[in-house]
Amino acid sequence: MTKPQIFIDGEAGTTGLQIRSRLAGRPDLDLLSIDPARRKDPVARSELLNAADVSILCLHDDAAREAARLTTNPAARLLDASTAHRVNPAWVFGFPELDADQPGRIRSARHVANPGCYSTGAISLLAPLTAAGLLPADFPVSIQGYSGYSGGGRALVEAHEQGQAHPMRGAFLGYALGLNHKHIPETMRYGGLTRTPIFTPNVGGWAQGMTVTIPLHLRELGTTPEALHGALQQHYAGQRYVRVVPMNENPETLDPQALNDTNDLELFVYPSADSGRVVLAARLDNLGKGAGGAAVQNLELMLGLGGHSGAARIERSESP
Ligand SMILES: NC(=O)C1=CN([C@@H]2O[C@H](COP(=O)(O)OP(=O)(O)OC[C@H]3O[C@@H](n4cnc5c(N)ncnc54)[C@H](OP(=O)(O)O)[C@@H]3O)[C@@H](O)[C@H]2O)C=CC1
Ligand SMILES: CC(=O)N[C@@H](CCC(=O)OP(=O)(O)O)C(=O)O
Repeated sequence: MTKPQIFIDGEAGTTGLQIRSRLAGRPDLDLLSIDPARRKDPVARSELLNAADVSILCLHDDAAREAARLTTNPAARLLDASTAHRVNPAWVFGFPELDADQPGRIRSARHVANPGCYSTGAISLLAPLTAAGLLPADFPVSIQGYSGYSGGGRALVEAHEQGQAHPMRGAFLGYALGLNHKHIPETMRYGGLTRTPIFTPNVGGWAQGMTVTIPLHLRELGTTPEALHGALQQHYAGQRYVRVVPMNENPETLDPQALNDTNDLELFVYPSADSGRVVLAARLDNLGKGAGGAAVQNLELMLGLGGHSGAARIERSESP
């Protein structure tokens, strides 16, 4: 039986390397590789993009758009990790847990656009609450993100690990303070918001792992922490990669690195003692459920491969 052929365009980058690690040793897939000397050559890329069953685009937006233009074979499918196609109606949004029909849409799509790392956290919290009518679409929402430096890609990784200069290098930096971060469009579209949220991302001196928080005043909403938690629990019941943590198990401190190398996403509701306020929180690996793990999860859906337990994880070589 012929195996599906997979090409990772951008395989030398942060996300590309992650996906290679997650797919390494899979007997059911055939990984096509580009000649490293020609990895940015449109002719060499085009040959592989049109030969592969699925190409995973681990590229910056312009190169991802170019890859889509280069892929002219109607049988060749694309799974894009970049921001380029996330709100493009011709592409299916790659968050399988969005609703009950989303896995089927991804399975039959020719073009799938993965969510971003921060937006995976924000959408996973917002979408069930707006869909349940607990959070009005025009409610003034603010979102904070806290990411490890691998979120900034190869240049920021090298800046941290090899001491090179970079404007985003530092122990802890707020950024995107023009309040116009690239994840806002997909967060609104798939989180069910009509009012632009205030999104303030922050990046710190740890390599990978992130949290996303959304504080809410509940009196204005006329709801309770229990109702919000219940809606999240109901939405994600039975999901393999998303866990709504019971409120009595909330950790006292939220370590962004706790889910590194997994494809897991944990959601929390932290209530105030008087139940008048909550902080909703999401925790994930930006390179896992935020990028590479999500890509493997979607690839398996696109190819109808269900039986690879834990395939979206990276096996740690050292003992825990
Ligand atoms: N890092 C993260 O946490 C996440 C990243 N993403 C998205 O994934 C995509 C890749 O990000 P990331 O892996 O971090 O970025 P990197 O910069 O680490 O990797 C991008 C890779 O693409 C290569 N490249 C550049 N231009 C071309 C071209 N024309 N043809 C082929 N290859 C090219 C780069 O080579 P060179 O370095 O030599 O220029 C590099 O190896 C981005 O769109 C990003 O937004 C999504 C979710 C999370
Ligand atoms: C720390 C850092 O720079 N993070 C990136 C987001 C990570 C990423 O590349 O996100 P996508 O999922 O949208 O591709 C940023 O804020 O632009």
